Amino acid sequence: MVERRKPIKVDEAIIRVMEYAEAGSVQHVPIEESYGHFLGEDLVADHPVPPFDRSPYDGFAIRSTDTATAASNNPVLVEVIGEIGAGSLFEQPVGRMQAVRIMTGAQIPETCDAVVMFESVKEMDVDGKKMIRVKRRFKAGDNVSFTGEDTNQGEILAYKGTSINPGIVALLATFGYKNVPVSKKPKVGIIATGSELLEVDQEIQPGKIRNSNAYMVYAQVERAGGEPVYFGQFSDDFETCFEQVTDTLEKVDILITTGGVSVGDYDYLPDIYEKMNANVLFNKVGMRPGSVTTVAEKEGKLLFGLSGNPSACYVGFELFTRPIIRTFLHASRPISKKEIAILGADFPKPNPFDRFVRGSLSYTHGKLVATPVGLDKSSVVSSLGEANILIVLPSGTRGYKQGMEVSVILLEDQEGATLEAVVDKEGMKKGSMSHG
Ligand SMILES: Nc1nc2c(c(=O)[nH]1)N[C@H]1C(S)=C(S)[C@@H](COP(=O)(O)OP(=O)(O)OC[C@H]3O[C@@H](n4cnc5c(N)ncnc54)[C@H](O)[C@@H]3O)O[C@H]1N2
Ligand code: MOO
Ligand SMILES: [Mg+2]
Repeated sequence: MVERRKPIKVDEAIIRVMEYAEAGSVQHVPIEESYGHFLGEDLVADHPVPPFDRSPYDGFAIRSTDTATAASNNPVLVEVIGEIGAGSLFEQPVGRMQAVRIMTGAQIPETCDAVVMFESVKEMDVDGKKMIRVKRRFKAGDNVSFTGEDTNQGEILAYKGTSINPGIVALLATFGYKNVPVSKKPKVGIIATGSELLEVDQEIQPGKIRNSNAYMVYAQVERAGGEPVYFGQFSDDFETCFEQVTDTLEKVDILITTGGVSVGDYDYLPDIYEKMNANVLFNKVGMRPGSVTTVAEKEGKLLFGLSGNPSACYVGFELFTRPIIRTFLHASRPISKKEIAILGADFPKPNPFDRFVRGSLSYTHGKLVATPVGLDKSSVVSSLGEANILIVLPSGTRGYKQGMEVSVILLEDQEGATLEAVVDKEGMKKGSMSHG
């Protein structure tokens, strides 16, 4: 008799997995290698930026009071007593009716309080002295870039767990991080199972297909911020797969297998979890694709039994594995962000299960439009290249019409969401749960 599995709701499955989510340790990498990592500590400004009042223009640093009577019909003459470029200081006192030639980025001399641009003055030589003619009044602070106007000392500029982008690299450099504290990337082991699988460089043979899932998942792990480690593909043989899974689990933080989780004669993952004495969190989720996604836990480590069907494997990873990787990386918003979009095409299939339709998000007249891509079958691989969202179509309808509002999961987003924002814990307790 075939085993009958009881499906649980997707949100319930996410909650069960997230109960085992743990943040990893922190390590240091040279700043040049920090892009693509995640901050291991809050990035706090330990000094104001800019650290001194500076000139935003090439011009003359003046004392604004000297221009109190200046007007186009009453220009004032100010003597230029020296000059400084960025990086130099002008340390002599600047007295009444005196100015200093100053370049962009140079510190404003102590008694000056405004800058007049080259273009706004006439330079002249009067009795061998360099003078400028100023034809309008300046107020204290005019054309001054003030200490701390960019950021004040003590401000948190990016939180722990933030993905390091080029802008964050600029901040890290500003605050002197030659070595950057980053979240250690979880080692995510990948094993593909299936006697039908060819290596990627093998010719097509009768009854066989190339193993695409392992490489797809490898890239998904990288996109999520983890460190993928591929342990190879194995035929559907219980002993081989059992040994591989148990050996590999020792070497990684998280283990992903693809294939062999359903109820077929050669689907050995359920028996492997049993023999390992692993705690199976669920083995059936009320969703399409990916209903067979199975997650088990052994001594705190999670084993993701993703489906063999490529689209199901893809969706299972994004819903359940990605948040675990993000939590390991210290993200405070580890779940993929959801947005509301307009459905770009009819989706006429009735929905007994919640569907996660691969789609592409575009902007049309200021609105987000979510259009399904390719064939909506769990076994297809061809739709995945174009997908940058999963369109969430809750169960219990006779289909969806173009123009309806739907919620979409953003696959390329870095902002993320908290578990609380995405799943309805209260609603689930009452037994009525919704998506979106
Ligand atoms: N009697 C039932 N049969 C099936 C059920 C069910 O509930 N009752 N569930 C179906 C669903 S839904 C799915 S999804 C699949 C899941 O199958 P498995 O996870 O056990 O995966 P396999 O049997 O190993 O393979 C399924 C399919 O995927 C292809 N595959 C496997 N590995 C790869 C890979 N690395 N790269 C590309 N393609 C791969 C494989 O050739 C099969 O075509 O079970 C249904 N059956
Ligand atoms: O898990 Mo299967 O993908 O629902 O089709
Ligand atoms: Mg199977």
